[in-house]
Amino acid sequence: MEEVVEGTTTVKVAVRVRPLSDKEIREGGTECVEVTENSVTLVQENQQPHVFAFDHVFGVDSTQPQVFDMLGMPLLDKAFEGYNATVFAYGQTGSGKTHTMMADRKSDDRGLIPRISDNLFQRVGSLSSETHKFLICCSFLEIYNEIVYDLLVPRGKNAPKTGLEIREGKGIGVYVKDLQEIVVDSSDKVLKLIDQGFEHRATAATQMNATSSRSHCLFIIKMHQKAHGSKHLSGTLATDCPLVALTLPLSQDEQNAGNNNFSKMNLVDLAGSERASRTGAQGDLLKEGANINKSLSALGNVINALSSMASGSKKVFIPYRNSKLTRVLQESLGGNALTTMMAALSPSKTNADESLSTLNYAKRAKTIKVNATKNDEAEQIAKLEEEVEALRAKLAEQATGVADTSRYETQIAEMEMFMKQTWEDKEKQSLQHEEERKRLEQEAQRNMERLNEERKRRFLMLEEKGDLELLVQELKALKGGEKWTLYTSTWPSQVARLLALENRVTAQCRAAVLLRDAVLHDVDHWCEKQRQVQEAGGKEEDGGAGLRILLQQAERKVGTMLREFDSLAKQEQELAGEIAGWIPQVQKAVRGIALEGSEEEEKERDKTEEGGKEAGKEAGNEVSEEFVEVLSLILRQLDSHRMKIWGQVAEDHKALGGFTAQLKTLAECSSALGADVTELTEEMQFELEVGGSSASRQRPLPYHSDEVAAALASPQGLASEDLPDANISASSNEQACSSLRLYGGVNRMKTAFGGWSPVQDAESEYIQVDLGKSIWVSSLALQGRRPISGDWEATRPLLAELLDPGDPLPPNRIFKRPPVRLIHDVVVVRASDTTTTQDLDQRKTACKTM
Ligand SMILES: Nc1ncnc2c1ncn2[C@@H]1O[C@H](COP(=O)(O)OP(=O)(O)OP(=O)(O)O)[C@@H](O)[C@H]1O
Repeated sequence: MEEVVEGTTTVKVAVRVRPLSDKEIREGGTECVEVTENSVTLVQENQQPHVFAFDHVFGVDSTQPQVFDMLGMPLLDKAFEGYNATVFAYGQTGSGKTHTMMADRKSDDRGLIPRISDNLFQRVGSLSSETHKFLICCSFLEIYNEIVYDLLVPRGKNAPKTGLEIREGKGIGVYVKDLQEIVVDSSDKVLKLIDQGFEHRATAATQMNATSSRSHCLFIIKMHQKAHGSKHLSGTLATDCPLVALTLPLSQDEQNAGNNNFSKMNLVDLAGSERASRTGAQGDLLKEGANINKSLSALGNVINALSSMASGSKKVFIPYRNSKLTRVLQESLGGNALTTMMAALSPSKTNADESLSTLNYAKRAKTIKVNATKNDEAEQIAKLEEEVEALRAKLAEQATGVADTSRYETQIAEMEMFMKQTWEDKEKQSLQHEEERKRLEQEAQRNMERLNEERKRRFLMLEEKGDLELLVQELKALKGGEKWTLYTSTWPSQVARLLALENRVTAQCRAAVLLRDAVLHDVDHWCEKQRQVQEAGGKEEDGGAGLRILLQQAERKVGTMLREFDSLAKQEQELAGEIAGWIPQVQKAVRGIALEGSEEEEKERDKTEEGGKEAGKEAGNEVSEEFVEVLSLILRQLDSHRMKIWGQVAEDHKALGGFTAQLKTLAECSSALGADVTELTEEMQFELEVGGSSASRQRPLPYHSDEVAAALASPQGLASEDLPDANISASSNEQACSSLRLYGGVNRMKTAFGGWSPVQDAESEYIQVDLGKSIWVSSLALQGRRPISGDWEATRPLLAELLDPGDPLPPNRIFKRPPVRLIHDVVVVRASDTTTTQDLDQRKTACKTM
C-alpha cells in the first residue's frame, strides 16, 4: 500500500493466479493466463489478448509469505497508524480465495488472516509498555442468502430468522447491531475464534444446506491503542460498531500526549462469483445462487458507481443499500478505509470466460477512490456529541407534539452507551460473553448427552420388549428412513409371514400332541383289554375280533401321527428357512448402509480438502448411525427369536417323544397273543423290529438297555461341537432319506451350510457332507420315515459323532425331525455298536419282508 494522502487514494487491486488443478488437467485445460509483476494477459482462441495492469500480480508459483508481505504488511502498517483497512477476495468458485485468505490456518502454508494475526501480536508484543497499551477485539460474520449471521455465537433454535441488523448512525457509521466483539490477547486466541466460527458455520451450513463457497465471510480485527503516560485507559470503544470505533473524551493532556487511535481491519472472503447457468443450479440452490449473484452484482454496481464518480464528471448515487454485502462493506468502498481487492483466477482456458469477467471487475474496482482518514479520537467524539445534541434538540422540539419520540430516545441511549463504555467495560463484557458462550456450549453438550441417553433408553426398551414388529416400524419411522427402502421395503411383510408361520407351527405341534395322546390312549386301551383276556385264561369273547379292531385303530392313528410329525417338521423347516433367509438381508442392509455412510463421509472429506474448508458432519450420516443401531437391534432380535423358537421346538419334541415304551408293550402284548404282526404298519413294524424288544423274535436285546435309555433320554437333539477336521460322510439311498441338512452353530454362522436332496441328486446313492474344517454343528436334519439303508458303516460314524453320549445334548441344540425317526437312528447306532452290520441288514430285510 503506497503512502496515503488522505482522501486521494484508490482501491488497490492484486491478482493471484493459482496453479492448474488436477480436475482442470483431466478436462484438458491448459493455461491461458500470462503474468508479469504488474500485468495479467488473458489469451483466448481467435481473440485479441486481453491485457490488464494491476498493483500486484502473483503468478502460479507465488507463496503465501510473498502475498502477506505485499498485502498484509502494508495493511498492518496502516492499521497501526489508525486507518481502517479492508482486503476482500473476489473470484469464481475454486479460484483460490480461501487459500489466499485462510488456507490451513495452522500450517506453514497458512494464508493472510492467520499471518496478519501473528504479525499483529508480534508487533503489539514489542510495542506494548506501561505507557502504550493495546486492546484487540475480533468479530466474525457471515452473509448467507441476504441474512447476516454472527459466527462467534452458536446458531441455536432461538436465533432470529432474520439475522443481525445493519445500522447506521451519524458519528458511528455503519455497524452490525449485536455483533459480538471478543477481546483477544494472542494469535492463538484469534485462531481459536476462527475455529469456533468455522464450527458454527459448518453446523449451520448443514442445517441450511449451505457450503462455504455460497456465503460471504468477514473476519474483523479492531485495534485500539493508547500511548503516552495516561493514568487511566479511558478510551471508549463501540462494542456494537465494528465499522467505526469511538473513544471517551480524554483530557487535553492525554490527547496531546498520546497517540490514541483505533483502526479496523475487514478481511473478506466472498462467495464464488460464477454464473448460475454454469453451475446448473435449480430450486433452492438457484435461489441461493440468485442471492449470491444479487449481492455480487450489487457490489459490481457499487464499484461501477464509485468508479464513475472517481472519473469526476458528476455526482453519482451509490446503491450501497441494495444488498447486505455492500451495506456491510460501505465503509471499505468509498468510506473511511484503505481497500485492497484480491482477485483470484484459475489459469485454465476452460475458465477463461469467468477469468475475463473477474479481471474486468477488478479493473473497474481499481479506479475507485477511497477517502481514508485516520481515526482521530477527539474528532470522533466531537461528532458523536454533536449528534447527541442534535437528537436531544429534535426530541425537545417534538416532545410537546404528538410525534413519536421513542426513536430519538433509543438513538440517544445507544450513543450514550457507546460514549460511556470504558476500555475495562469492554474487557469485562468480552469475558462475560466468553463465559456465556462456554455455558451455552456446555448446555448444548448436556442436551446432546440427554438426547443420546433418551435414544439409548428407547432402544433398550425396544430390545427388552423383543418385538420385531415394533422394531421394523421404528425403522420405518426414523428420519431419513425412506432413503433405505431399497433394503427394508419387504420387511413388514416378512415379519407378518414369520409370525404367521410361528402360529402355524404352534398349532401343528398342538395337533401332533393330541394325536400322540390319542395313540397312547388306544394302546393303553388295547393293553388293558389284553390284560383282561389273559386274566380270563386267554379266552376272547368274540374270537379276538375286538382286539384286532382296536389294534387296527391304533395302527391307523400311528400312521396319522407320523404324517402330522412330518408336517410339523416341514413347517419347522420353513420357519427356520424364513429366519435364516432374513438374517443375511439385515446383515446386507447394515453393511450397505455403513458403506454408503462412509462413502458420503469420504465425499465430504474430499470436498473439504478440495475446498480447503471445514465441513460438518452430514445429517444423513447421523441418520445412518441411528439406522444401523436399529438394524443391529433387529439382527439381535432375529437371533434371539430363533433361539426362542428352537427352544420351543425342542420342548415340543420332548413332549412328543417318550411313547416308545407303550409301542414296545403293544408289540409284546401282541406277540404274546400271537397277533398277526403283519397287520402293523410298516413304520410300526420297523420301530418294533429295530427299536423295540420284539417278542416275536424271542431274541435278547442287542444292546445295553442303559445306553438306549441314555440315547432315548434326549430325543430332541442331535448335535456335536468341533467336529474333527477330517471330512465326514454319511450314506443313504434315495428311498431312505428325502433330504439331509446340517445347521451351523447358534453362535456362529446361522444358516444351513450343507445339504443333500435325492431329487436334485438322484444319481448319487451317498450323501457326502464335506465339512472341510472344524465347524460347530447345531443340528442335523434328516427327512423321511423310511429306514436308512445302504452302507451302515458310513452312516454310523456320522451319527455316532453327532450323538456322542459324553456330550449330553442341551435342549437348545435342535434336532429337527420327528422323534420316531430319531428313535430309529439312535437305536440303529447303538445297536450297531454291538451287532454286526450283517445282523442289521438281515433284520432290516426280515422287517421289510414280513
Ligand atoms: N495459489 C495456490 N496454490 C496452490 N493451490 C491453490 C492455490 N490457490 C488455490 N489452491 C487450491 O485450489 C483449491 C480451491 O481453492 P479455494 O478453496 O481457495 O477456492 P475458493 O475460491 O475459495 O473457492 P470457493 O468459492 O468455493 O470458496 C484448493 O484445493 C486450494 O488448495
